[in-house]
Amino acid sequence: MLSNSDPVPVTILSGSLGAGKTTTLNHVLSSDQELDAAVLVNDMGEVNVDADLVERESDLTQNDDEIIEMSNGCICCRLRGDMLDEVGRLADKRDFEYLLVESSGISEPIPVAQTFARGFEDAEFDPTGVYELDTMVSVVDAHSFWKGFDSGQALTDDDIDPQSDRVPEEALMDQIEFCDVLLLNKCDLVPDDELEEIEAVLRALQPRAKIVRTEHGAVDPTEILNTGRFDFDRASQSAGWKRELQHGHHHESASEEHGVSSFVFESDRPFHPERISELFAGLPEEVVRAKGFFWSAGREDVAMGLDKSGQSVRAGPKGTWIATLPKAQQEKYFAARPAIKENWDEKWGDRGTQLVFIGREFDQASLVEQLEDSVLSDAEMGEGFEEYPDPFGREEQRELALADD
Ligand SMILES: Nc1nc2c(ncn2[C@@H]2O[C@H](COP(=O)(O)OP(=O)(O)OP(=O)(O)O)[C@@H](O)[C@H]2O)c(=O)[nH]1
Repeated sequence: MLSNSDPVPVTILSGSLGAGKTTTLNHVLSSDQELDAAVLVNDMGEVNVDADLVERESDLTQNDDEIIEMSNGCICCRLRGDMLDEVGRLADKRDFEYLLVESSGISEPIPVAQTFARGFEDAEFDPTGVYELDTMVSVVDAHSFWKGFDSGQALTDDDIDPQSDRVPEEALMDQIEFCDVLLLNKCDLVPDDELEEIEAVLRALQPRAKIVRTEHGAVDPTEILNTGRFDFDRASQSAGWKRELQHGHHHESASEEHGVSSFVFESDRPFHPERISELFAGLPEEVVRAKGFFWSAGREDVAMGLDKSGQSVRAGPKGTWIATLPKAQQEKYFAARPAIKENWDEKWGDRGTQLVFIGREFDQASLVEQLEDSVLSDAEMGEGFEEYPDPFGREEQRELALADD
């Protein structure tokens, strides 16, 4: 038990798009151990799908835990000051023992760490003494590990031009080199001998970090909370830390960073189940990540989730429509997130679609058109769509397409 005057230990979760950060966060928050954690979830898009996922899956709202959403930018660049001001407000209440920060899949860990360790000039709140950077965690996707280094980019610090735009491979390197705990996730998808190879590479890149193999983010919370592993002096000596201090961080917009762009597709009508499952299964390779909720006509009982990360595309039952909950519970959600009530449909409640697509040089207009074509037409809305066949199944998300590498 931490006393009230001790600084709050901060754990920062990084990891490439779709590596399993949200899954890990959800696992930790729903663990049996009594954890008084506040959470800050950063999503690069204009809506915070990750915060939604955390809430819907771990019942955070109902437990009155603190959750801060930061969207439409990276906490490693544009939102640095805002992030500090938010955690400053949180600190005034001081009714939690740990702060867990999930950075967006394109955030770079070093500027986030510096913000907590040294403060930030544009912020009113000074974190020193109140918060203490405790553990930098990187979630690494074992299944897409080799693909992460695909572009043949330079992999050593010396070869990186600090003035140039940084590419995802470099962000991945920072995530690996600059961390205290490496969670090698998605181990269920990779044979043991390959895991050994990946671990050998990780150990060579980052001998100091503790490597923990995980499946579906199932990590013992004590491995990542209040570990005392972050070493400020050592971190300050690292090449990445110095480079960041010397050259600053000048990203204009998170969604344009690293040649990555994204858009959100929203609709308050359901998709035609067959049209949309076909579209999802055939999403182009340039779409490196897709996630969120959708409404599949005929499945008014459950929110469907879409998850594309790397070559894997999964879709199926994922969460709860607030419209299906008892009234009293609904009110709690409305109180926590007024936007839900504002967008409430008289007949369908919160049922609808909110999907984020993130890609590198992909044809957004064409994908939007295909998504629109997959939504029920006026005529179809008038029919009894409850009778549509359901390609997504009853149980849980399943693989629509998992290509061999
Ligand atoms: N097979 C398998 N799938 C996993 C595992 N961990 C996570 N996933 C799936 O991978 C997808 C991405 O997981 P998330 O936790 O959303 O990844 P993330 O790192 O938060 O993604 P971003 O916030 O978009 O960067 C989801 O479909 C998860 O269910 C795992 O260990 N094994």
